Amino acid sequence: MIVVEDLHKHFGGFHAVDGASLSFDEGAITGLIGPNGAGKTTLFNVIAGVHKPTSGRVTMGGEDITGLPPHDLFHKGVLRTFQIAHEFHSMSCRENLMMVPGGQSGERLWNTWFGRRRIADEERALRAKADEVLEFLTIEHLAEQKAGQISGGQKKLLELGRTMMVDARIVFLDEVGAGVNRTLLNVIGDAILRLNEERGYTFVVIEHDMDFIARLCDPVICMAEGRVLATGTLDQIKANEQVVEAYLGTGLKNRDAVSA
Ligand SMILES: Nc1ncnc2c1ncn2[C@@H]1O[C@H](COP(=O)(O)OP(=O)(O)OP(=O)(O)O)[C@@H](O)[C@H]1O
Repeated sequence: MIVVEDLHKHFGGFHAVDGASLSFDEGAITGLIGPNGAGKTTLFNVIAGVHKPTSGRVTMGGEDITGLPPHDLFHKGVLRTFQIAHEFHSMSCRENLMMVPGGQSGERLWNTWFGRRRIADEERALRAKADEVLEFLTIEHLAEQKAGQISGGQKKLLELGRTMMVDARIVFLDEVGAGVNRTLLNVIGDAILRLNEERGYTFVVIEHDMDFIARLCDPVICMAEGRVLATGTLDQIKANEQVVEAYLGTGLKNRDAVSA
């Protein structure tokens, strides 16, 4: 569904993404792994419109989406999770979710004069949707809590919840497991699997936790030095000598991750 062709992203003379070609299949949960500095986040950011590519092409269902800004991609159902911005910390979890869908009637002056009833109806529908999302993610008890007061793992769930407020087609998740305890990581994993199976979401997941990748992802793509090194099942990737070498080159921490 998303095809990336010979993508480059240079920061000055540094080639963070250096000729990456890969594709993400519709309906799959694809894992993107690779040693620190491999260019995974930069690749995400180029696809998601945060950075303009130096060169290369990104298409979705045959349509050229190279360099489109995040809000255009958002309307096409391409979403990347972001940390809850600081200014939203004092809002409740429910309000954070209700903020997501743009273009409500209440945003237009004409409607604030003439469409009060419609605004009230939309608010009610949004609130119901937000509550449904909180329940799906098993954090309905946090509806009234300020987003700044919930735990790091609960914030990750809320970030995932924001993608459920709109009709997402493909969701990019960058290290949702970082700093999250095992129990909550399982809840996040369950939510991703259910969204994939029940609602047809396609996911691309950057993650260093190999248990998490093993549970969710097929296929797995391994990047190193800005390029794709190997694609396959996690077992195939782990057995790939080039992959092992790439991890070895970056030290023990990563070697343990890939051979675990
Ligand atoms: N805005 C930037 N300006 C300059 N260099 C950058 C910028 N963003 C990323 N880089 C560099 O590009 C390289 C790739 O970084 P990136 O964050 O994409 O790697 P990664 O594979 O996601 O790594 P990690 O697993 O550690 O998060 C790194 O060497 C990084 O320092």
